[in-house]
Amino acid sequence: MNAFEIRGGNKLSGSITPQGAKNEALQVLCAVLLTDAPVTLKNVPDIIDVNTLIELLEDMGVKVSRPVPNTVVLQADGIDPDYFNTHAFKKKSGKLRGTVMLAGPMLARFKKAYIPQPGGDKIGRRRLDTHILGFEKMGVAFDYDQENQMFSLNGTNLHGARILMEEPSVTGTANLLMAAVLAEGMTTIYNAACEPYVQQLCLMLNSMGAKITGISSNLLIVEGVKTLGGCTHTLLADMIEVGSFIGLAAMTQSELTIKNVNLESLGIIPDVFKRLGIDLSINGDDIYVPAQDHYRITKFIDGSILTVYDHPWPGFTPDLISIMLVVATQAKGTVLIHQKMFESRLFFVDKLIEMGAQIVLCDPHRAVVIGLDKQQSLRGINMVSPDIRAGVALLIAALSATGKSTIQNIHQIDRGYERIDERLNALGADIKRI
Ligand SMILES: CC(=O)N[C@H]1[C@@H](OP(=O)(O)OP(=O)(O)OC[C@H]2O[C@@H](n3ccc(=O)[nH]c3=O)[C@H](O)[C@@H]2O)O[C@H](CO)[C@@H](O)[C@@H]1O
Ligand SMILES: C=C(OP(=O)(O)O)C(=O)O
Repeated sequence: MNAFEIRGGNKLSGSITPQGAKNEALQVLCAVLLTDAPVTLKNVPDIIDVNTLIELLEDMGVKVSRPVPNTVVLQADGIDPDYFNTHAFKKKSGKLRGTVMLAGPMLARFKKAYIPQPGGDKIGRRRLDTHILGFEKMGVAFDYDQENQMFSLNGTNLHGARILMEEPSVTGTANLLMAAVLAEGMTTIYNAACEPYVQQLCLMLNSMGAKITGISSNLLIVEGVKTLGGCTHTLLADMIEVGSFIGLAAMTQSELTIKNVNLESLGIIPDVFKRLGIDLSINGDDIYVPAQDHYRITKFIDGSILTVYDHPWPGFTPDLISIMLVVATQAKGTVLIHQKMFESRLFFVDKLIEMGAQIVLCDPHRAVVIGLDKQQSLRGINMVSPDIRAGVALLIAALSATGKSTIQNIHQIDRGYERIDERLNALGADIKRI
């Protein structure tokens, strides 16, 4: 059952609540290694990447229980640090990106760590230099085994340090923070990523007894403490799901209410959808998207063609660029979509072109989309999901298209979206898992 069969053209309606955030879950799950006390995480999404990380934590000795759906209690009081140097660890950790963030807490608590080649989306080069160079500043010695693509890290001399990251890497910031909270002395992390999920990690660590200031800025100041205790932490709504649902409503001319979106943490996401002409309104913590027959892409104030591009927070997240691109295919007007961070994330547009979309792929980073203005529907085809967000973009395209589409390799979608077929079918979609 690794494919979706979709009959497109249905208008959807109703309310949908976003799952807890995938990328926050991966950070806060790694943070449980920082204490031997129980940590309760609420609103944890039931998705492949998160479940694989939880399994991996269990494999290394963390006690795990799930008292109610989407709540996980974890206690890292019996860790086997040598498990990290095993083939089993290497194999499982290679299944997702988030495992890279086990290194920071391992260094902090056990003074050694291993980072095998992490998995996750194959969307371009995803180097780890920001992580490793930051650890090095904190006194960590490292060795890179080219043949096995494995970093071995020795944190015997771990200490606080002044770190200026060469780019605001999200997982890099999380990793350095988690090493710093238990390192002796002060650590400053400048040019830190400051997106809501990093802020959430900081708040969680502080509730465990850490001393972090500068939260939500790009200068984090950490005063190391000796030990951390347990806590209860609730994850934010997944902002990428929120954006995916806005895009889905626009493409399928559906009226949808997206509930409990944590509006404050969405940054400019709603405004960027409005730039594409999508009418949405805010009602408390819900976003209401009316059924729209047409939406018109705005221009820049000087009349030039709109560009939608990604940028580290508080800029627009790269994880919604594929969704913006698909939504633009049925808008009125033209937009340049510029995926700056990742060089292999736009190739899925071939499939959209095959479905009838008007797109010129200028180079691996840029595509010009000339919207069809709903004059002509996309047509259903067979396709393969190359990565998590392109997969959902193709799913949205298929739901708007006439006829039947098949999407293979939906494992990619299930990595990050909880029961997406069931949840969308409840709104009127026709998606079968085959
Ligand atoms: C598990 C997890 O949380 N994954 C997210 C995390 O990945 P991850 O933490 O791996 O991504 P990074 O923030 O390290 O960087 C992503 C890519 O962008 C490049 N880069 C980054 C910053 C910058 O100013 N300029 C630049 O070009 C990097 O070289 C890298 O190729 O953050 C990415 C960027 O928001 C998201 O797409 C991923 O979904
Ligand atoms: C790129 C993503 O995930 P990962 O970093 O886990 O591959 C994503 O969530 O869009």
